[in-house]
Amino acid sequence: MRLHVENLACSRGERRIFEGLSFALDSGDALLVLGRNGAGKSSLLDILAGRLAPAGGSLALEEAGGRSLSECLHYVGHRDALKAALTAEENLTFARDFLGSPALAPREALAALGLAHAARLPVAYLSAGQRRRVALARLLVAERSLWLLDEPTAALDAASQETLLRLIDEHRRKGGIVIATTHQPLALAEAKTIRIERPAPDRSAFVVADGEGA
Ligand SMILES: Nc1ncnc2c1ncn2[C@@H]1O[C@H](COP(=O)(O)OP(=O)(O)OP(=O)(O)O)[C@@H](O)[C@H]1O
Repeated sequence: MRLHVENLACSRGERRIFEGLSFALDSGDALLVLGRNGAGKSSLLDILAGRLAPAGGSLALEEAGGRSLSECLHYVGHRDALKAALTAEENLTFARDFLGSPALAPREALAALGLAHAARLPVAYLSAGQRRRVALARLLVAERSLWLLDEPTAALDAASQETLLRLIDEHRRKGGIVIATTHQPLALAEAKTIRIERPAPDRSAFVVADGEGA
């Protein structure tokens, strides 16, 4: 599988947020998207997830067995998008049924995130970090190759961050691709990085720098 992004541009309302953004990712790759508040990191994920139309450029998923980009991705936004009145397990059952391609059972996914004990609690009763872990457990209930993660470590304690890093490593080893926005250092092995930056006053173009490592 290969995700190819070419010369992508993003506008919000009348405002150009970024442009000229290009990268390519193959099976097993991870990309960290860096940039200050408001740079457009979440907007980039929104475009990749099909939630926002690009203002220019192209994105294509190749060698994906005929499946479209939207059929291949998991999106975990910085809002947890859980139903507060449902239990953790019910939220995951809903996600699995909605997404298709079932993988782990909801209880197994919760156990993988250290939340077996919370399966029958309404999500409204959970702490911020626990809700985050339920949202991340969605990654495990449906088999999807491209994980789009917006600030995935927000509200996670050190142990949960370790768990997430291990799950990401396992996903990549199986050929998955991960794109994560982050303000925190995220110790992903051999991750590529891009930084979305506003142009300096003496430059007319938006700058997108890329390189290796977090
Ligand atoms: N629905 C919207 N309508 C108009 N402008 C928006 C909308 N959503 C985001 N923006 C603007 O787009 C810009 C980029 O926002 P985005 O959320 O992508 O930034 P970010 O890099 O993810 O920021 P942060 O690090 O704070 O999460 C911001 O200036 C924001 O105000």
